[in-house]
Amino acid sequence: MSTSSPVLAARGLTKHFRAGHFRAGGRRVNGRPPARAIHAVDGVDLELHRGQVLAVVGESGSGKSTVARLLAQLIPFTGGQVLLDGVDARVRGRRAFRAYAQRVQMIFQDPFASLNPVHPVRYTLTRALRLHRRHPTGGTLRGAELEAALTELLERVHLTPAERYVDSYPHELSGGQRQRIAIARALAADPEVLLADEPVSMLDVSIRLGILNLLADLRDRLGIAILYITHDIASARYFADRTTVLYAGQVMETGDSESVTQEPLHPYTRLLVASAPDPDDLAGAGAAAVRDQGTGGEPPSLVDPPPGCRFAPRCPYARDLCRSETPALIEVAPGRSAACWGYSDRDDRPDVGVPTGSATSAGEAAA
Ligand SMILES: Nc1ncnc2c1ncn2[C@@H]1O[C@H](COP(=O)(O)OP(=O)(O)OP(=O)(O)O)[C@@H](O)[C@H]1O
Repeated sequence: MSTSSPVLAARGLTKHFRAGHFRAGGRRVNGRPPARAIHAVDGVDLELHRGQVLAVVGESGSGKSTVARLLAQLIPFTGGQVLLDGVDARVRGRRAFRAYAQRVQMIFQDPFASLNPVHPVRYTLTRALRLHRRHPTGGTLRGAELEAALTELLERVHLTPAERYVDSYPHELSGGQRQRIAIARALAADPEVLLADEPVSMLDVSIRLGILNLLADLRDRLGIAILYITHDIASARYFADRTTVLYAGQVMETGDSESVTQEPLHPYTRLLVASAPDPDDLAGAGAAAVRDQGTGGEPPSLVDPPPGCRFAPRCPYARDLCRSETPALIEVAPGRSAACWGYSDRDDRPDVGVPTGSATSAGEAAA
């Protein structure tokens, strides 16, 4: 658990997208189609600290990308706050956005789509440098200073010698090299935060590790705070200091990556860990129970989601309480929380089979 104050934080971050025009059954209200909302992200809290990676993991549709886009302020949020160094950082207008983007940069999943194929690397990086940096004498970055900055950027992402890459076009580069260019473009701003939305999922398995190691290097050498969005909990264990598990737009569990992946508290995290391909991602009896008792089924509809825990329909331990009231995040051990009634002191709590070796039992947790 980090004791420093976060560079970027979300408090109660909420995003409801407007959806179709009819209630189920097609009824109209007052002759006008009722507005329906997709509760893509609901009340999410998270913190990014300098020199640390936070992984946000979850299945497809759990709201991971929306969280990243909200933190990048590429889309407006419906509720909650984004805080930069503790200060409300909601941007209004282009200038404020540019100032924010100088400090908080995003890397996208698809390096093939995120680089313009008609421009060489030099053009892409020069544009980014000119947007964020000035020539020492003022004015636009140019000449020897520009060349030095281009070389330095390419070296930072380990594309050396720089002159081999600087005049290349995207189609001349591999997927991994393109993602390195996308990372270099983000670094042109000298950001304090990198929001990486599934940065390796479209890359060949053999080169994923290289990109994750590069990001780890930027975290360690430059002290950048990194948000790592992934559906692969095994890579979160390898790469992230802390991990937050998202399900149907809500945080289910958060803690240091080792504990979350090795001793998952929330039944949903146990399911994720149990279905991870890496045999090292063991999980104890809890995961086996989740797997054996079957948790088939789909995530709930995010349009007008029902009350209670959103995982309850798939949870083998769910009781009436889980289906009727939404559990808040409960601190189960220092720095470890789970949004599960099983860790509450309620008499009607479910018995979720607290994992062996877990820091506390349900009773202690609630004390
Ligand atoms: N612009 C939009 N308009 C309406 N609904 C949206 C929009 N963007 C996302 N959603 C919905 O919000 C929910 C969360 O989507 P999001 O892309 O954040 O999930 P995800 O966890 O990143 O999934 P994936 O891993 O498949 O990218 C989904 O139900 C999605 O359909």
